[in-house]
Amino acid sequence: MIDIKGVSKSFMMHGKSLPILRVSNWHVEQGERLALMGPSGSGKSTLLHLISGVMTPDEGEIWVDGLPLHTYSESKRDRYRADHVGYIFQDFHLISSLTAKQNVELIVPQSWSKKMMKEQVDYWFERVGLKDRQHHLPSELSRGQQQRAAIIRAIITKPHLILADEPTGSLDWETAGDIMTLLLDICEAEKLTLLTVTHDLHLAEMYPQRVHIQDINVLPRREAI
Ligand SMILES: Nc1ncnc2c1ncn2[C@@H]1O[C@H](COP(=O)(O)OP(=O)(O)OP(=O)(O)O)[C@@H](O)[C@H]1O
Repeated sequence: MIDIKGVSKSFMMHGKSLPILRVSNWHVEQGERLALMGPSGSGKSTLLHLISGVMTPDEGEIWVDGLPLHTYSESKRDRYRADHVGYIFQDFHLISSLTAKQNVELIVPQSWSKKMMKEQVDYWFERVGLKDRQHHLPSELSRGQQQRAAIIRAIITKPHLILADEPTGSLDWETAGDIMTLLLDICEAEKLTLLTVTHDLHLAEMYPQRVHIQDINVLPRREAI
């Protein structure tokens, strides 16, 4: 599902190129559910950005679902992201002026019929326990409820790959556990590949697989600049 070969990524800082990430060879199987751990500034989010096509590597190859992402133009990467990747953020990224349901409907392809849209939206709001909150604005939802809506938005189109960057980082521990369980259960049931960045060792232990960024990034640790 994910194949990374000879990838490196640097950022320009004060006119100097600073190496952040170097991955010789890393492979993730379709359907794996994997927690990515590591200290602050060690390149976890950068790795997710490369896999989602938000960033491009300086060199090397990134293959996702058999697609050579490293060869793609920006517009082709945008298309790839819309079709293949669901992204879940720490701070939800819901549009504040739209209801939970409208936030979800916004990303549904125009090719979906009204009937299919309604069936899917109803199914998923029920599935995540948010049926009664569809018409609420994000500000009228708890943080856990906002993340449930964001999870629907990430998975309703059934992308093969779900990338979650600290999805529970702004939640209390009990809600964090509930949200992680929900995410893991959905990805298992739908056979989606899940790659989650988390600092929380207890939450990481819920995952069938765990990887430390320093096991794949061969550069020495760098603190956040
Ligand atoms: N666009 C950018 N320009 C310059 N430096 C950047 C940029 N993005 C990230 N960095 C730097 O790259 C390093 C890795 O950042 P990254 O966000 O990938 O780390 P992380 O492991 O996700 O950290 P955290 O756990 O704190 O979120 C950091 O030192 C960061 O400051």
